[in-house]
Amino acid sequence: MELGSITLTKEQVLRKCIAILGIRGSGKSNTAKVMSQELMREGIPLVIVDPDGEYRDLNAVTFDKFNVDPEELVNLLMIGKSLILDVNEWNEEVFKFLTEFFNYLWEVSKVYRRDMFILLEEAHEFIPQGERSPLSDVLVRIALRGRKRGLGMILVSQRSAKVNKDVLTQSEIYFLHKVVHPVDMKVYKEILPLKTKDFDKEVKSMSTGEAIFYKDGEFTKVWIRKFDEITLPSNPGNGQGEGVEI
Ligand SMILES: Nc1ncnc2c1ncn2[C@@H]1O[C@H](COP(=O)(O)OP(=O)(O)OP(=O)(O)O)[C@@H](O)[C@H]1O
Repeated sequence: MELGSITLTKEQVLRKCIAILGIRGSGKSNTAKVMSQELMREGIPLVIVDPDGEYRDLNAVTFDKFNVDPEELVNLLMIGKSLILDVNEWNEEVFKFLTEFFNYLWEVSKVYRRDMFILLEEAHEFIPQGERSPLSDVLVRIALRGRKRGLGMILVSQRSAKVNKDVLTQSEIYFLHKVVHPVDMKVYKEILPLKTKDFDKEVKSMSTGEAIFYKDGEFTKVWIRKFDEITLPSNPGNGQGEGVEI
């Protein structure tokens, strides 16, 4: 999966929890979209919970009405179709639908264990720190225990301090885009094991598309290509990428 200055293999990301953080306009959604597209190219379906309609240009089946049977949508995922749940209109019906959908996905995954990803855009809305709901309960369970069932999660948020701490601190891969506020900077410092002297300055001065990539105790600065710009041909199937190029 070629994402820009960094290349990851499918095996490096599958079944992991990946956090993409940063202020508005820092390039988070772009990073998430590039990654989603690459996963789809590799035959890994995603279900994208998209409150802002930002993912519609991905090749996925979009739903914005939720008078549908959640089981039917889970079945689509199980046969490899990616889904966008456009939850722009947030109400009881949507909440109920998402809760049923993810609970059913959790149950079905126990049997089928198909590799897939759940992408939560504005993750703090769905798994907030310090608040519980039937929806956040199932999503937190998926994030923390989904690995054995093939389930990975991608969290995107501009409010890192407001995302469920257990999930955020137990994520395995991070893309930390620009932040400026001390509250967000504090979260980054909790995530990263060691900081350089000029850490704050470096994080504040990152441009759109730049991020600190952190995985397995090592971090490095990367840039992510713009979504849908010309990329090297992907190589679906063999999954033998070059590893992390840093
Ligand atoms: N890697 C990149 N290279 C060039 N332009 C980029 C890159 N990433 C994002 N952009 C552009 O910057 C703008 C903001 O990007 P994006 O929507 O991804 O930011 P964001 O952090 O998700 O912001 P928001 O929280 O408002 O959704 C967009 O116009 C996008 O096309």
